[in-house]
Amino acid sequence: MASQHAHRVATTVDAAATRIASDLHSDSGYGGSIIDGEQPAVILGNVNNGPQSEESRRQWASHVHQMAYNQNRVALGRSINRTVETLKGFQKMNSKWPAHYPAVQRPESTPLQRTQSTVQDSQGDFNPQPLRRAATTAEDHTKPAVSQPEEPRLVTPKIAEDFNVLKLDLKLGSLSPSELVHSLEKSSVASLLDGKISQSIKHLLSLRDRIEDTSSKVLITGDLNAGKSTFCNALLRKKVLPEDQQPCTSIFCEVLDARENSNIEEFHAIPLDGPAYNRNDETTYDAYPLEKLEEIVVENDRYHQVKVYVEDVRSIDQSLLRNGVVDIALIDAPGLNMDSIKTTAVFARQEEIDVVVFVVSAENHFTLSAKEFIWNAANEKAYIFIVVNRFDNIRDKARCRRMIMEQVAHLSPQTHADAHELVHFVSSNAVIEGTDAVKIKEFEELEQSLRSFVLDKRARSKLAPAKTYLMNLLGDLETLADVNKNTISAEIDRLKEAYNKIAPAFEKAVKARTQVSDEVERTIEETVNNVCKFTRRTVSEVISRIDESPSVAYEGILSAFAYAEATKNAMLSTIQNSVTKSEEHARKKTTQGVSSISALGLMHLGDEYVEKTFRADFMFSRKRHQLNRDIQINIDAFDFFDFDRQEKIAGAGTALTVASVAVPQIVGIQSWFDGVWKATNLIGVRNTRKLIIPAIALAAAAGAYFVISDIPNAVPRKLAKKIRQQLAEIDYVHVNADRIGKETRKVLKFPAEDLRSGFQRSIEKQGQTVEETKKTMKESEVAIKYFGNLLREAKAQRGAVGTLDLEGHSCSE
Ligand SMILES: Nc1nc2c(ncn2[C@@H]2O[C@H](COP(=O)(O)OP(=O)(O)OP(=O)(O)O)[C@@H](O)[C@H]2O)c(=O)[nH]1
Repeated sequence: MASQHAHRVATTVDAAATRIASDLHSDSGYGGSIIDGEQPAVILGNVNNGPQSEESRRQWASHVHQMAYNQNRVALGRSINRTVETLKGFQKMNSKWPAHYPAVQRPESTPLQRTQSTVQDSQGDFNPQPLRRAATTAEDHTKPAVSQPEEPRLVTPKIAEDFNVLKLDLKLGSLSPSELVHSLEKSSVASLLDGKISQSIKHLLSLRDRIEDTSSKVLITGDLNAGKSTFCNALLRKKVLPEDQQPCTSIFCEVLDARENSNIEEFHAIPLDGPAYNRNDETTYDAYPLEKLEEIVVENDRYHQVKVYVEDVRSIDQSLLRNGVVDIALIDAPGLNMDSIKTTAVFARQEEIDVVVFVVSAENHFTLSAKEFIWNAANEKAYIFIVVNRFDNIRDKARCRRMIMEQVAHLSPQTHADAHELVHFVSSNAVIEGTDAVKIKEFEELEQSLRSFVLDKRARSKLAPAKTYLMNLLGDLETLADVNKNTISAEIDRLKEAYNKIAPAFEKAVKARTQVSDEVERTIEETVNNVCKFTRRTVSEVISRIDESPSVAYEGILSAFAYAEATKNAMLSTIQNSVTKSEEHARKKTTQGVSSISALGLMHLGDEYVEKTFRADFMFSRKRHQLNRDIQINIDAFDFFDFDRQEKIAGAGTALTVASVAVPQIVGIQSWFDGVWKATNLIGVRNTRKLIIPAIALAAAAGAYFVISDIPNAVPRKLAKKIRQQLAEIDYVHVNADRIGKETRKVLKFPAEDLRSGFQRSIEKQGQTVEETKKTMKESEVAIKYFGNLLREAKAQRGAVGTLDLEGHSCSE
């Protein structure tokens, strides 16, 4: 694979040359950060010369490879930055407008019912139900169906299954995720989605950190005394690590650029069982000068690892340690034996180890330990880089190559397939001396291959996960945006349709309220007027005719007083009855009034009007009207004689007049004779005796008879007069008319108030619905615009990331 890659790189060299050359003008070093707008560039030496020899061609290819890696890294970093921004925007939107989440549609599903439900009342007016934004899921089975158009199948099971990164992890009881999405409130789904987006942002940032991190670790392991330390030193072009003919490396030695240690060359020895190494915390290590390295590395029982900081003597385009595209830390491991093999295997498995370089001695070939290690490592890291060292000591080099390649084929077929790049025969000890040009060339080829290999591994271990994740995430965003766009579009149509119904209905209701209120007022006024009028007329008429048809039988002079008493009571009772009749009339009229108000309520408010039970018999029940209590009619002697009328009718003479004047109080016939006698005394006895006595006697007798016989007529008349007078004094007719009218008005006010508040509620509700619909429409317009943009953005980003060829060039830059 690496050789294919190298070949591809080589063939694209010429095409890339022009681009590289232009990049060179803009930067002086490899790599750089991936902040938007920054261009990656490489230093390639004498570009104008072009790739002449095989060596310069390889070098050229290596540079192109690095540049391609860097461009992909930058492009991915930009995409990550943009996607993070997009996700943050989506999160913000989701908090204001809970997004629809695609769920698996069930076959028996009813179409989505989301917004408006209207109920037509008896008048054909619409009583809109409160408008609400629908469930977050793109389908909703729980809501009642209203005559809505068939909902387009926005989300198919396929889409829901395709959901990848933003798939909500819903596990609750026996409910399937899709069922659970249905059972959740839209806000709950929105907050789940919000959490998912946050997780994605976090993951993207960690991916960005990973691809931005230029440090790479190469573990150099192999058999005892194979020349690992010498190989390391050769890579550094500097004798840093101790070399010896006998096994000398007892602990892991990590070689890093001194710039990472404030440019100080020294080594940090990490104690056994000590805390984790932290360069900035001196308590986690012991610092020594480089001269002491051999002493510590060869034999020690205090430390398990050393970090060696060295100054790189090579230029930036040659250096392995501080290249910029990948800064490689070399880790020289102790030689493999039965004791160290496990430790080294564990070390090699660490995530930060990008590449394992296995050094084998050309003289000894692969030992058992080596085979075991390579076998395992090849399985885990897929490829390992094999350095066959001490090749200078081999006489029959071709045979040695053949034998070793056979072993490699057996141990790691993948490595063998790419042997041209991954298996190198070198003599490390000759590199620092720098005398043998052939050996140096061989080693430089190894170095370029190693760098390419590290880049390949990094593209696979760092860039590829970022690309895959971005592709999945952007794909999910595309789906979500598309689903939401379609859902909102359908929703806007429904909202418009609903608004066109409820807005006129609302206007109508507002007008109807005024009309109905006037009508109710008129009903009340008419009823009250009618009741008052009726009362006045009825009671007045009864009072004025109270003496016309006496109902009490007169049983003679001896029971005249009882007759008067009974007549009085009968009269009062008749009047009382006229009032009761008026009340009864008022009840009837009030019942009619209540009914017509209720009818108005039912007509305009329908079910919303709550009709209360009206009990007419409760009217006038509290203060029962008692006329006897209101007026005091005392019967006296005058009540029996109606002199005015008797005079007129009988033309009674002086004696009678005198008698009536002179006798202030005549009680019964006995007293009347006394009066006559007294009158006689006044006129004079002599004259009386002569002239008047017979006349008086006659007149008195006639008058007495007349008066006595007139008692049955006089009593009703006198009592009626008295009663009328008293009733007039207390304004009886008006008071009663007023009382009955007031009670009628009071009772009618209840249904009127119910109707008024019913109207108020209904109008408020309708007004609220209209406002909410308008608001939701506005929000929907904003949302549809947002999701349209999101869809475009996600598509564009996905397209850009999709064109990134991590095996070769970045096409997007
Ligand atoms: N002829 C020859 N000798 C070499 C070569 N590389 C290393 N040596 C010698 O081999 C011996 C062992 O080298 P080291 O680098 O210490 O070997 P090592 O694998 O690090 O040893 P341990 O870590 O102790 O297992 C030294 O004497 C080196 O000089 C080489 O390419 N050719």
